[in-house]
Amino acid sequence: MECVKTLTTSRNNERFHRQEEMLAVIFLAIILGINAHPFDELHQYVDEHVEDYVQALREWVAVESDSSDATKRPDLHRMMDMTAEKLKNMGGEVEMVDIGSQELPDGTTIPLPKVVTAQIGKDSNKHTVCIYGHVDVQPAKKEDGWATDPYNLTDIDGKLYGRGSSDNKAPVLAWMHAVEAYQALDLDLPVNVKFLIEGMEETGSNGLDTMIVAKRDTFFSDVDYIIISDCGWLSRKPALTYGTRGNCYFFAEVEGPKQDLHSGVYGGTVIEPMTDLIGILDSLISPNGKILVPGIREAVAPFSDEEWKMYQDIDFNIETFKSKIGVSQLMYNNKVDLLSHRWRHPTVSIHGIEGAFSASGSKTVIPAKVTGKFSIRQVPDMDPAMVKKQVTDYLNSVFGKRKSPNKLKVTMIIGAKPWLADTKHALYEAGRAAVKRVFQMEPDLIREGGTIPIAQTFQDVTGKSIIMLPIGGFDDGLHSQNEKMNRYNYIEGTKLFISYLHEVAEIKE
Ligand SMILES: C[C@H](N)C(=O)N[C@@H](Cc1c[nH]cn1)C(=O)O
Ligand SMILES: [Zn+2]
Ligand SMILES: [Zn+2]
Repeated sequence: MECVKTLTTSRNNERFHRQEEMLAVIFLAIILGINAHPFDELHQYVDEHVEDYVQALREWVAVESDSSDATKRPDLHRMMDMTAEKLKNMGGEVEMVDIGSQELPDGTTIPLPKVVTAQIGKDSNKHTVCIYGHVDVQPAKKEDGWATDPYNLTDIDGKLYGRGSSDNKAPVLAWMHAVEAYQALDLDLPVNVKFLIEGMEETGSNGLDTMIVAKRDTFFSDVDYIIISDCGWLSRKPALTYGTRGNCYFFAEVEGPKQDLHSGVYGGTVIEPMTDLIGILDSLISPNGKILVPGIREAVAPFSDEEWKMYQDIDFNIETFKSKIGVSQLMYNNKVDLLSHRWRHPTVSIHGIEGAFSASGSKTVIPAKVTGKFSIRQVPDMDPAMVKKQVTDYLNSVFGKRKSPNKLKVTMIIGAKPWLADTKHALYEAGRAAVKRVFQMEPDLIREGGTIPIAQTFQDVTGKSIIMLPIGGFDDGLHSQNEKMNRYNYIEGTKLFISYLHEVAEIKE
């Protein structure tokens, strides 16, 4: 009897639990039904507008918005106007912020391109993100070795070739298109979106830090997170980026005779500025990549075991990397050394010599004044002010030992800090979720060897957390000949941004 009673009770319990489970499932389904995010509609909208997006990129790439060339400044101003116009058409509250002027090496001044800020949505119950990007580009000429006109976007096998296509015009447009997709489908934007688009990034973000300080308590007061998409993946796998190197860019000017001289008539009698310059440039770095400026290597943050493990776990093919850039040998042969020297160790690069004879032919000249241009990509815990002093003192001492009558002037024209984020922040969890939804895989967690001059200032001045969410391909050729953006990255990247806005809205903070 007792046994039958126990059996009945246990069956009742079982039924009760099953009913409870079913109710939970129905409840969940209702919740999901109400809150389900319409990704499919949004993604379909993106797929239906691919040609419009490519056309928008074509119009932007056609503008030669080279921030390093003062003669192109009218184009750069036009580019900023076009950016503002696009944001206005999206219903944004747009401001074109005057950030003053720039002094050129000859002492003249020209206006800096205005910074475009915009606000879309002002719901105090939502998070607010600020999308930062730039629409200026590096110089490009067809005769540099481009296969196509750099300012005429050319589609070859799904690769959209053009200067600034990947760095950074397509990613900026992709963010705008992501917001537009929500608007076009009459869907509530999951977060308020602000844009801050500048036109001097490629030359060190001149004037932007002052503007950020000035706008800390206005434009930035309600910003929760800053998102930057100005870099690429490491491989074919999507990535989240948590650090950039800084950059200290130097001019070393050596001045000798009052004018250029005939090398036959004067060679052997004068101490040539070019010989002095090559001598001091050669003293910066050894052939195997060791920086010779005292104090630089000592300032680098130690490489932890945890970091070593992270780098070791990254999927990275050295042979693909070599063939992409067309070299037979690299500075290091193993993945960890290679990645760490790309991302978290400093390096010296010599970029060019102004005043040198560089045309074709064989002019027999002794240039009277030459300016060597080099930069040091720096990393935590290096400090640009300290690097400036270390480099200037060192070059003056090396030059002094030459006992040359020529004059050396060393100036640091850019001092951009490195940036490092906390990958444990919810922004990175949101990034993982968005990548998984769009690409069905886990992203790589990577650093970037290049520099976002303003990134650390954003973090220091506003106190906000930053994520870099790249959509560029690993082989886009930024700053190089034949820069391109894959259609795939541009379009799937737009979907990634749509998803990311949703994921950020879910952050509980
Ligand atoms: C990474 C970004 N797309 C980029 O190319 N940044 C430039 C910024 C810079 C640094 N010094 C001068 N400009 C770069 O890393 O070269
Ligand atoms: Zn860039
Ligand atoms: Zn760039």
